[in-house]
Amino acid sequence: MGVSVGRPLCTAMSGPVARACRPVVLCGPSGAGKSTLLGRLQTEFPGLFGFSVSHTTRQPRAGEKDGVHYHFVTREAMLKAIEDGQFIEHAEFSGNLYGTSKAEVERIDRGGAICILDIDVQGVKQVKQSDLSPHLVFIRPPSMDELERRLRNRKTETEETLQKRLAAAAAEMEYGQTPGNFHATVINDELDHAYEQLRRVLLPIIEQKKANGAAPS
Ligand SMILES: Nc1ncnc2c1ncn2[C@@H]1O[C@H](COP(=O)(O)OP(=O)(O)OP(=O)(O)O)[C@@H](O)[C@H]1O
Repeated sequence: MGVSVGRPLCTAMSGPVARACRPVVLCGPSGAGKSTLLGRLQTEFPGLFGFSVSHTTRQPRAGEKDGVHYHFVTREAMLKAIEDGQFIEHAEFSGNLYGTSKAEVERIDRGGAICILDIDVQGVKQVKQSDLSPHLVFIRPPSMDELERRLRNRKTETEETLQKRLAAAAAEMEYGQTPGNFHATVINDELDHAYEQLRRVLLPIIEQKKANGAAPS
């Protein structure tokens, strides 16, 4: 399925301030730099973007806080919520479930921010089937060797989880580089340069949001 074009970037909702902007999806292999780039966006535009906090059944890493980095839930609770239709997308990765709840996206919309989703290719395929109509950005590492080097340097993975991430990355790179699957691609080579590319891609959405009267703090 190709990407949709031509939909307004933001549309008015009820109330004087609330505006629903098309969510932005950042997708790319593990270690591509999605969190790093997101952090920069949030530093430059405080309050303008609302980061959609995913649910996951994986264990928290050191320093990760429930409700901030993820909503950490049991597999049983997550499967039940998926069955009840509470998720826009969900995926299984490395033996753990991940997903974006409808409530999370609605929460961000209500707060007046542009919703950003950090999801994998399985999730992208699902949001394309939903009525979310997000702006899809693929974050690509400069090479598989560099991806591996960054993941190793991050020191968050065991050899086993690292290998799983690298194995998944090959298929994700192929999907990400297939013409028509994303609206834009950012190659995360040098960080400042990559951020500049991302900024340029998002600028029309940022400008529109500001013109419509977003509610950043
Ligand atoms: N342009 C860059 N140059 C060098 N290192 C980078 C660059 N971008 C990100 N990194 C580093 O690479 C590692 C992976 O980045 P990050 O955690 O942002 O990836 P991610 O796509 O969010 O991964 P995951 O999907 O596993 O959460 C981090 O240690 C980060 O500091």
